[in-house]
Amino acid sequence: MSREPIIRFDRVSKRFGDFTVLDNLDFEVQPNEKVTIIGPSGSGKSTVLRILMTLEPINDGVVYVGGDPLWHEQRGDQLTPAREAHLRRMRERLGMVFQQFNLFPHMTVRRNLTEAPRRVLGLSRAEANERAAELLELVNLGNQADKYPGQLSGGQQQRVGIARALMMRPSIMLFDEPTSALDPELVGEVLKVIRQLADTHDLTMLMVTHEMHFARQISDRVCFFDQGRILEQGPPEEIFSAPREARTREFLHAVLNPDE
Ligand SMILES: Nc1ncnc2c1ncn2[C@@H]1O[C@H](COP(=O)(O)OP(=O)(O)OP(=O)(O)O)[C@@H](O)[C@H]1O
Repeated sequence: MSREPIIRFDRVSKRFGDFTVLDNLDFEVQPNEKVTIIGPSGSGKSTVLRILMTLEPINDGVVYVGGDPLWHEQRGDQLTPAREAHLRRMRERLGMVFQQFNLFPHMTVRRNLTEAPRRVLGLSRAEANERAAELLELVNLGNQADKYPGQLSGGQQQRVGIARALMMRPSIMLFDEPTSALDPELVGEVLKVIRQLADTHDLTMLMVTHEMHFARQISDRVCFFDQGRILEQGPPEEIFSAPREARTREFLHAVLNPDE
C-alpha cells in the first residue's frame, strides 16, 4: 500500500520519570482502516490513544495525523514544539470514547452533545441540535435527548459518549476500552453501535479492547502490544488463529480462558 497513513508514529518514545512506556514506537494506520490494539495491562495501549488525543505529550519522535505533525509545528524545515492553538486545531480531527463515559452530569444528553460544537465550531443552536438528533438516532437513543446522564444505564451513557465524539465530525475515532466499565449484559448494545458505525461510515478507527471476539470481527488489523512496542501485528484471523510469538499466544490463552 502506498497511500499516505492518516496516523503515523515515527520513533515515538514516552516516559513517565524513569519508566519508558513507549519505546521508539513506529506505528501506522491507513485511512478508513479499523485497527485494534491488544496486549497486557501496562503495555502502553491507552497511552497511544491519549497521545493522539493530545492528552499526553511525547518525549521523542514525531506523531503525524493526516500528514501533519501533531505535537510539532513545521517552521521552514524545522519541527518546533506545537503551541496550544495548533494542538486545538489538530484535536478536531479526532474523537475519543473513554472507558468512563465522562459525560457532564448536570447537562442533558442534548447539551452534552451540543456544548463543544457550539463553542468550538461555532454552530448555531439549531444546527447543533439537528446534528445531535441525527447522531442520537444513530446510537439508538433518539428519545433520550432530554434525560440527564444519571437517568441512563451505563450502556446508554456510553452510546451518548460515542454520539458526542461524532459531533465534531472527526475523521478518526479512538476507543479506549469502551465496554470495560459496563455490566456484561450492556456490552452487546455498545459493541453493536460501534460495529454499525464501522460498517456505515468512512471512519478510521483505533481501538483498545479486551473484547477479543469483537476485535476479531471488526478489525482489519490487530496489533499486539508488549512493553511499549508492537510485538506482532496482522489480520485478525492470523493473530487469533496462528500467532507467531510465544508472548502473544500466552496472552491470548490467558484472556480467552480466564478460569484456567
Ligand atoms: N500519568 C502517569 N504517570 C505515571 N505513570 C503512568 C501514567 N500514565 C500511565 N502510566 C504508566 O504507564 C504504563 C502504561 O499505561 P497505559 O495506560 O498506556 O497501559 P495499558 O496498556 O493501556 O494498560 P491497561 O490495559 O491496564 O489499561 C502503566 O504502567 C502505567 O502505570
